[in-house]
Amino acid sequence: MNQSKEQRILNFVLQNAVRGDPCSVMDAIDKYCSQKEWAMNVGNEKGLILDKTVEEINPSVALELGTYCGYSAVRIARLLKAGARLLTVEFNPEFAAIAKQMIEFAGVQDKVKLIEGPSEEIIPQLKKKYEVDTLDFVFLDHWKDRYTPDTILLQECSLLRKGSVLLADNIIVPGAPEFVNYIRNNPRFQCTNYPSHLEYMKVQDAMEKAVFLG
Ligand SMILES: CCNc1ncnc2c1ncn2[C@@H]1O[C@H](/C=C/CNC(=O)c2cc(-c3ccc(F)cc3)cc(O)c2O)[C@@H](O)[C@H]1O
Ligand SMILES: [Mg+2]
Repeated sequence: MNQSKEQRILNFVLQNAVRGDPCSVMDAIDKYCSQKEWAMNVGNEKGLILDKTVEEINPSVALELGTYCGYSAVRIARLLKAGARLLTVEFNPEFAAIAKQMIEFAGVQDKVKLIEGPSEEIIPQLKKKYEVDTLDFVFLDHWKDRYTPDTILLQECSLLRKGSVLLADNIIVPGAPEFVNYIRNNPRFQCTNYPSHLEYMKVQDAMEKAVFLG
């Protein structure tokens, strides 16, 4: 049974990165995915926008939708202060298993709770089962047509507070047109667009930041 691309990415990290060094894990993934096999990690250019947003907020509780191989979970977790945590949601069991190993190899497992399941099921459980009060930061990078329903669900579950920040990947490619329409026309959000490029490609992409106004 030949390996999946995600397994090959993990193997490359295990052989080329330094255990306990998140930056070496990110660098190894970026190297593999730019030189060998493209993969949908947020990458280093958009990753810098993610870094700046996380550093600006300095979140105590962060949520990521769509863990995939764990690249952005490692990227976010490495910046979290002592006692802060990232909850990351992934419904594909194979990807979740890869991400778990990636997060542990990077040494950020104490800051990350990887939750296996669909976001629409997990979000309503965050308060009671995962002891979340409200979310300081949410990174949306899962199926693009789920950005809007999950943003609505976060509000319905009272998980956002005045100042909660959403950051959405792939505003141009693959695109999330209904999300852009929803969020930019919603008076309860203050939006900012960050032009960038698709990971590992010379193709235009962008991220959208949306601050919940309460
Ligand atoms: C059902 C919705 N709920 C979900 N709950 C939990 N996990 C979910 C969910 N959806 C999707 N996922 C997971 O998130 C990940 C999906 C991400 C979708 N991302 C993309 O399609 C994507 C695609 C591209 C892209 C860009 C250009 C191309 F030519 C081809 C692809 C670039 C990106 O940066 C992307 O993020 C997977 O790991 C999937 O299993
Ligand atoms: Mg993406």
